[in-house]
Amino acid sequence: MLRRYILNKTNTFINYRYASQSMLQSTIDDKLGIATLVMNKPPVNSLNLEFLEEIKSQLTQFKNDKIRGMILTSDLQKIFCAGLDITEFSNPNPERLSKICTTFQDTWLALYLTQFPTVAVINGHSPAGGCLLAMSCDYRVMVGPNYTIGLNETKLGIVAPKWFQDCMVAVIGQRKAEVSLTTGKMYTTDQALQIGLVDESVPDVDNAINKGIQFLNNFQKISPWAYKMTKDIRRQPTVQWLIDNKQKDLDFVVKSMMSPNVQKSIGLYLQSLKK
Ligand SMILES: CCCCCC/C=C\CC(=O)SCCNC(=O)CCNC(=O)[C@H](O)C(C)(C)COP(=O)(O)OP(=O)(O)OC[C@H]1O[C@@H](n2cnc3c(N)ncnc32)[C@H](O)[C@@H]1OP(=O)(O)O
Repeated sequence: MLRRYILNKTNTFINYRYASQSMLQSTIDDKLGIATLVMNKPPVNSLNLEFLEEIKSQLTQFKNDKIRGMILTSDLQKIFCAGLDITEFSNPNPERLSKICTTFQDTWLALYLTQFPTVAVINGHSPAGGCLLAMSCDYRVMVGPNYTIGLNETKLGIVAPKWFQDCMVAVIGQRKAEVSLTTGKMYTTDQALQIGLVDESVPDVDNAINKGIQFLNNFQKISPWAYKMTKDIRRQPTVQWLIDNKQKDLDFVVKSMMSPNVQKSIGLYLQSLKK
């Protein structure tokens, strides 16, 4: 449905792939220079290794396409992205787990540092890694009122890495982030708007896409160089920490995921999802 809407809305498309063959659909409106990246991995757009690799590679492709802006959204009913694939954390193969973590680090770096402005059109629930993807964009428009967003890792008995946490601090500030992270709180659209986790709340996805395009149009009169330098200065401390501590970050995640206590929590959480 969303794909049809975007096709009607925009003019010429390149690099278009069909949903049946791909977990990601990317379209570029040549006239506006705006790309739309639509996640389509039923049932909940959970981020496993292969999906993360596709997202990372598409972001690199957009860099080469020299687009002017990007909208990230979902083609699924009610779900933006359910975060990392939790089944990958249950009795994981350490090698594959390391690959997932490294790929997620790299995908995040690519998204957080894009040389073009980005908007998350959050048209469904967005827990954990889904919230991180949204927070990494330059602007967030969320469809309301019935969806939720937040970093709920503590509810799974796991720890959001420092770069997840710092990304949230950059969006909502130290105090609100601390309460939000420690309690693993999921916010409704209205609550998210109130604490600044999202920038706008709209009743439907058509409005959300329009708001996203409006935001991106602000950059028509801004030098791309000035935009990118300013964004880099703002985001550099969070990014630099990860670049300097990639292995340490990875070791912590893998070690903690493999511990019996965390495995027990993840098992219980997965069971609760099935119920
Ligand atoms: C360097 C790397 C750092 C790693 C460290 C950070 C660690 C973790 C970050 C994360 O992202 S952990 C993921 C946390 N995600 C969640 O807690 C989301 C849990 N899911 C939900 O709350 C709900 O499913 C939903 C997204 C709100 C959707 O609800 P709905 O009622 O529409 O659908 P369900 O029936 O609950 O789910 C359908 C189907 O999908 C399975 N599923 C849901 N979420 C995930 C997931 N994240 N990974 C894998 N599978 C998921 C769910 O179990 C159902 O499966 P079936 O019962 O149909 O088999």
